[in-house]
Amino acid sequence: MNSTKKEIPTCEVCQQPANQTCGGCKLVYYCSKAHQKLGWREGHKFKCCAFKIQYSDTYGRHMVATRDIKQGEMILKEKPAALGPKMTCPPHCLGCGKKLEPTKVKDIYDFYKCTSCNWPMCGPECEKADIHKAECKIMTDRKYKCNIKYEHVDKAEAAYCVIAPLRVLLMRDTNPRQYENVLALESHLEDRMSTPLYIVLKANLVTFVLQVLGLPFDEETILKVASIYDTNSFEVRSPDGSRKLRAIYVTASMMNHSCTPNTRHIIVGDDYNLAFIATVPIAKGELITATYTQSLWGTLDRRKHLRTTKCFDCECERCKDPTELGTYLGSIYCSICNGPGVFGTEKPPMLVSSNPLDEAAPWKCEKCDHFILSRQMFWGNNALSEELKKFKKDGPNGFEDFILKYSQTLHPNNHLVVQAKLALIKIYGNYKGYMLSELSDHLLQRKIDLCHDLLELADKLEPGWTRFRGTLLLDLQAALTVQTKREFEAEKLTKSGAQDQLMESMVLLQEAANILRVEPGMKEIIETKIQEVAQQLDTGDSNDDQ
Ligand SMILES: C[S@@+](CC[C@H](N)C(=O)[O-])C[C@H]1O[C@@H](n2cnc3c(N)ncnc32)[C@H](O)[C@@H]1O
Repeated sequence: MNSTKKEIPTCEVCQQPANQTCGGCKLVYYCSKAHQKLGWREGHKFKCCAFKIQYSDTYGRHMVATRDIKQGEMILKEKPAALGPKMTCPPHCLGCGKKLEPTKVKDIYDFYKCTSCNWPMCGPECEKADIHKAECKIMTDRKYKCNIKYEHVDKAEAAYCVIAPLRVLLMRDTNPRQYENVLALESHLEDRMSTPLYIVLKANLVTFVLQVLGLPFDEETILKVASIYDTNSFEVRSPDGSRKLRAIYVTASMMNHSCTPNTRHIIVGDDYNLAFIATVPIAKGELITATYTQSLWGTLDRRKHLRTTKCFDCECERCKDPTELGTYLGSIYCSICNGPGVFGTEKPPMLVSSNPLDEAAPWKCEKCDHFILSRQMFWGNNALSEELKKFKKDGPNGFEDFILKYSQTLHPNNHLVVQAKLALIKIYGNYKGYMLSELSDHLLQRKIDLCHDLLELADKLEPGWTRFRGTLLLDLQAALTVQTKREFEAEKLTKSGAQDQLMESMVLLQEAANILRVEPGMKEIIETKIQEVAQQLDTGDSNDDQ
């Protein structure tokens, strides 16, 4: 299987190989101008460009659907306008972006270095990469030599913070139009200027550009570019995961945030093209949104993250709702109402924020007068988060004990419990000693229950065709298939009963296929799984090791 295999695009009209894209949506290909015109008349004009950019005082520029968009539809596909390493990262090749391994020369381990500017690189080929040319020339002309030395492969190097902004600045000469497009993006420079990070950037990035490289920019422009990166960039990975970079996409940057977004993004192919997929049907006139944070974090954490990294206060429906759309993701049980002996009422009263849009607001019981201060909530969350981090990821015991230990304190949907449940779903069925075939019937049922719990939560917080739902469906389907086989062999199920259950498993798999087939490398994996289940349905046989 080759997950990075490039598909040759074909013309929308004649299906022959094609190399021209529609200038509007850039999503469909044509072999010629004539076929582009024909395709437009034959109906592409009704499908092209599903969005427009509007402005509002609340959101700034944002995307709005210009027509009804179907679930699963690709809304936008875009090339990066700028690409560079993260601010601080272990040595990565400035040519291909790969994380570097040292080589041993005369008993000393070090990275291969660019023969001109001395930055660590893969080898001579990458030295010549287009993306490295302009920065290498300017550093070489100024006789600057990078001095990163190998210490250990994971040592994060702060020196990388200059590269991504420098690449944008150099675009002023190499690609002025693109430079203007990037500079027109939101920066929030004023908000960031007094933060510790920007005080450091003033000292190293600005000094590097002005004094070391002697480039004709002012301090504000240099910091603005860094700030544009922080406000708009996406973390992107190559399909095999060996390259992790930051990229700016001019059009995708217009997409605003929601804590219950209606799109998800994927990286397509080797050139870090970014595509957005509608996770739910989007009606004409609706806002098209993405998430800038983690959907499974509670409101306190999400809003704090958005304020610090993106400089705004989210006021979406979910953020305003003390119950987080009825999930109680941030909540704990009221210790007074649920004191010893009374625990186990139908819907135990919870502590919810008295004003979710104010992080300092106390958390109050839904039923009695009991409340706790928000800082107590922060401390509690931090302490339990630290406790979770200590558990070994290769075994379930720590996570199971955590859920049990706090079952009288934390709501089953509390984000900390959800983290533990996610870890358990990964362990059961995938880790040595816990492969599906090795799980006891009890643990197999546990995995199935956990998948159902989180699917229910996903429906409320990240509805529709999300990657989260897709992977949960795959986990659930695999466990259900094994369970069916065991029940059939133990004669708890008749052959037709087993086939009914396998059919249900197939339905889950088909939905996972609809969601995940666009993800890098997933199409082949899912097709193999579908064939396996189809075969089992034919023969009434089942494989315990999937
Ligand atoms: C990637 S940009 C999105 C485009 C931006 N609105 C613009 O005009 O350039 C991110 C910035 O948009 C604004 N923004 C995005 N989502 C928002 C939301 N839900 N509420 C308020 N502001 C939002 C914030 O200023 C944020 O830092």
